[in-house]
Amino acid sequence: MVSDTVQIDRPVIGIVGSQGAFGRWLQQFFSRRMGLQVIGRDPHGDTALSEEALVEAADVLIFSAPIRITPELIRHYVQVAAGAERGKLWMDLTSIKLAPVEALLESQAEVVGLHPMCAPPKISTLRGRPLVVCPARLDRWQGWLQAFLQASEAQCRTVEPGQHDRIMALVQGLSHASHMLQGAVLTQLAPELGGMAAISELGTIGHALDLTVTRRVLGGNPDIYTDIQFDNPHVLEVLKHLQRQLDGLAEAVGRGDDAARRQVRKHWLVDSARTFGREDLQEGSHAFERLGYLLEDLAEPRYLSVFLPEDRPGSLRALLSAFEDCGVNLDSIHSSRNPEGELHFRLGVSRDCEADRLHAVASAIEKAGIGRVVAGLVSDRTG
Ligand SMILES: NC(=O)c1ccc[n+]([C@@H]2O[C@H](COP(=O)([O-])OP(=O)(O)OC[C@H]3O[C@@H](n4cnc5c(N)ncnc54)[C@H](O)[C@@H]3O)[C@@H](O)[C@H]2O)c1
Ligand SMILES: O=C(O)C(=O)C[C@]1(C(=O)O)C=C[C@@H](O)C=C1
Repeated sequence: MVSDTVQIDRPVIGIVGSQGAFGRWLQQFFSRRMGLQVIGRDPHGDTALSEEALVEAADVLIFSAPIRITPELIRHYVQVAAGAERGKLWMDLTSIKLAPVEALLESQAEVVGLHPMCAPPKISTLRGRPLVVCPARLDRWQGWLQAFLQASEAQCRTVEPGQHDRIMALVQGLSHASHMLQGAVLTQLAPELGGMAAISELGTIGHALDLTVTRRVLGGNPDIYTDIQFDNPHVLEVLKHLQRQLDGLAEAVGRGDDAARRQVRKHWLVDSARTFGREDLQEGSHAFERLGYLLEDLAEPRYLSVFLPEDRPGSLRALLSAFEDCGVNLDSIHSSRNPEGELHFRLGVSRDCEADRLHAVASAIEKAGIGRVVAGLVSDRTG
């Protein structure tokens, strides 16, 4: 018998792990975007509600806790709830899906597993990001779930939990491991060559892109990257493949003869290229070049980054007029976000534009109330 107190139209949202990165993002999302009451619990900083009180009060309970403890934590909450979860919706955000979803199914709640394919974004929705959805036991909550997924603005992809984990071993396990290994090799070899700065000065686009991912991984939450390697049961097999390929390549290069060169060319280039096909390779190559131009634009030292407070037609034209009025020629224009997630336009100007002139444009923009100059003038790289 489902309790009459369960609210499906305007549910109270409960977050287990409310003080974590995604827990905090979810609080904002549900309260600001969906106008719902959000409660939570976290041993680090949110213990006002007991586990029992949280389970009792939440119509939708979301587990957003460290990967390695999540299946056991869910089972613990099943014990705590002792049937009070019947008729409610329980879900999780874990980067691994089979074990948490199996644990959720031990409850009597309706169950859906989720996995956003990004860190909590700086914007208020998951706009455009893939979101894996594993519907496991859904009935009365189906409609609300659809409304929530729509409000998230994510690109939802329905996948079986086991299939998710196998794919993630390649999407995450392989990519994270490759970049962790690159980080370790650079740590060992870069110092004798003058350090990372000396190396990156001579960098290719490929090096810059790899280094961007490596720094993201190394600068992120080490628990997430460790847990994905250890707790996704398919990652070890992928690591063994990676090791075999690397050993084979090193062995061939070590042999160094013409036969070894032919082998490397055939096995690691020509044969693998067939996996992608000509069109896909061309598209990848084009994407690489576009990213190269983007990196080049972003590294140019003379630019203004401007936040336009008025989101209305014509505000960009007014901004461009300020450059025209001051006789400053533009080299590039990009809409981008600063590290805090604020949207701005970044306008690169030619290197021969004197600093005084750029200052004049900046003052004109601010004086006319067109926008707020958030970076530029000095050659910081935050824009
Ligand atoms: N951050 C990401 O990039 C990302 C992306 C997609 C999915 N996820 C998933 O989201 C979940 C949370 O990740 P995060 O980045 O917010 O991690 P986090 O480490 O920032 O947050 C986890 C929170 O759980 C809390 N916690 C620990 N033990 C708990 C317990 N017994 N009861 C309640 N809370 C407890 C911690 O104190 C912490 O505040 C993970 O399952 C992760 O796989 C994270
Ligand atoms: O830093 C990012 O934006 C990420 O994409 C984080 C990342 C990842 O690197 O795979 C980390 C764990 C999550 O499961 C999903 C995404």
